[in-house]
Amino acid sequence: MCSTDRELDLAELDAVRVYSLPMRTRFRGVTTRQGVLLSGPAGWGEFCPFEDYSDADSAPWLRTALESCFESWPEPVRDAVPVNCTVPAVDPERAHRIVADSGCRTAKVKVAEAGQPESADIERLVAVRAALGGSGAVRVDANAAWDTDTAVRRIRELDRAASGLEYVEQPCPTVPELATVRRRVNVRIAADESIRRAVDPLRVAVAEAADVAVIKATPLGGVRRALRVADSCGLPCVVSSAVESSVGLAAQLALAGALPDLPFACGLGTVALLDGDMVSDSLLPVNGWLPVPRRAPAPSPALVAAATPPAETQHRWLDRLRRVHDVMPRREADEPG
Ligand SMILES: O=C(O)CCC(=O)c1ccccc1C(=O)O
Ligand SMILES: [Mg+2]
Repeated sequence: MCSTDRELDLAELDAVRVYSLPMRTRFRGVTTRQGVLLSGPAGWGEFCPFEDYSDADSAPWLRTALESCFESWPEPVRDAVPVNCTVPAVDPERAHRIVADSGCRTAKVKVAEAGQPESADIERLVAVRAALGGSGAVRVDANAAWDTDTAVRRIRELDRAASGLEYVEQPCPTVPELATVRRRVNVRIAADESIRRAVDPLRVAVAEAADVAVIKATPLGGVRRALRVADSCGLPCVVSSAVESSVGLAAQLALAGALPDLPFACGLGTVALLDGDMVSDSLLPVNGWLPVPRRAPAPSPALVAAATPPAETQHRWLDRLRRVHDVMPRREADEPG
């Protein structure tokens, strides 16, 4: 039986450090990334559910951190993974610079940002294609913003603007909507939110709603659990980050390293979205590749000290950690899905 399957006392942890890092650009409405770094006998882990996640939603995030602290990760089958650069809903000049500076051959572009005109997405995609050249791949992420008719129309327009899209991530909220859009366009559909928060990720493949599954170790409860989701969903998988520091990102890279097949670049170039990091040797892509680590890198005490938030924020996170631990199902058999 593995450690996270038995009653786990937070007192077994060697260190608990709350951090707060600014983001370079607002992303998913987030301007500051916060979380807790935990240290256990097997190494460091990171607990960093977004602010708006409930305690129950956050339980798998804690399980991921505890897997990193108390267990080893599965054997990798590769020692490096190709990654995309992530382009937030920024202006075309900024988008061009992010892609050109990244060294990545794949760009993922956020589209359908609330409050922006449709032309902003077109201009961003034209700039990204110009920065990438003809041989790179461009994918977009609509984060469930569209209804099916809007999705079909926008996907065709964006596919033209980008001179070809590799795939569109989560164009609509629901699985049946994804299936409808998928039948009507010639661009691959990737499911993200439909897998991340779904009780039954299998449903996506069964409904023929997607060509690609975006999987994230952090919200799925760890590397081993995410591997099982990947195996059971029966779709090609892309591993994508939850915008962790390099400590938490290591688990995502362990997942990408252990997947039997990895046909697309992964969304793991996201330390670049943070203004700072918790380790001195950041997991930033070099020429579009990231290494597969065997354990999470240890945080630098100086960087931890510099990123420590005011006492009130620390207490809020320590309370959250304790509450989430209290609602975390003790055994897998107790969990839904
Ligand atoms: O996939 C990437 O390139 C970066 C990760 C990313 O976009 C993301 C990060 C945190 C939360 C949601 C998402 C998302 O894919 O929607
Ligand atoms: Mg997404």
